[in-house]
Amino acid sequence: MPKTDIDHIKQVYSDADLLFSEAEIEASINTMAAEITASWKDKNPVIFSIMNGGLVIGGKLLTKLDFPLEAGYMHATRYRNTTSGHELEWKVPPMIDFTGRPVLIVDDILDEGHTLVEIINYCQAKGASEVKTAVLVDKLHDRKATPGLKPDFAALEVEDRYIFGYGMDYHGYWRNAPGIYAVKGL
Ligand SMILES: O=P(O)(O)OC[C@H]1O[C@H](OP(=O)(O)OP(=O)(O)O)[C@H](O)[C@@H]1O
Ligand SMILES: Nc1nc2[nH]cnc2c(=O)[nH]1
Repeated sequence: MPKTDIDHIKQVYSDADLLFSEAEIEASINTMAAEITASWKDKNPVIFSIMNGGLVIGGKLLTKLDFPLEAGYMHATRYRNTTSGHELEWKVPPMIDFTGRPVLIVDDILDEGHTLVEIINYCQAKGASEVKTAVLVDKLHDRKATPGLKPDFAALEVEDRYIFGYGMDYHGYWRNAPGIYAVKGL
């Protein structure tokens, strides 16, 4: 698809199926934030959002975590604004030293999980004392990077379709969509 085909981009949004409304998503983020707070409030963690998809959930989650933490980001991509994954490409490594500290990785989606597995391995190799994951959505299917792979915290579970909104893109667009939508036919 040419990047400038804005009519196609608009059509995908108007044809898409709404899976979760803004109100449903916000309630689920509140619940996940309470779960994270209950087990992480005394850990002095570093919390990294994974760009670009983790931009929205990272921001939404952070202000609900009312305890001492440091927040930063790293940028890695596997899909590169397409709808199928490739090998992970690192764009920006983490800038906060987390040696000996607990790390919470925040991302929009655990789909096959290759992205999060690689980031977990990276953080462990760089000396994090523990690494856990929190995602907005866990996609349900049996193609996980390792059988039974699950995030430590997930706000929502989603069916096996290509989704966008709340940070997740369709060809780079609609990360700003105020709901979680499934692309018609995908
Ligand atoms: O579980 P996986 O199958 O590895 O897929 C999940 C990853 O895919 C998306 O990132 P993407 O590579 O599309 O980059 P983006 O964050 O810039 O959208 C998403 O943000 C996750 O990081
Ligand atoms: N936007 C988006 N990114 C993904 N990365 C892995 N799976 C998905 C998905 O369903 N939607």
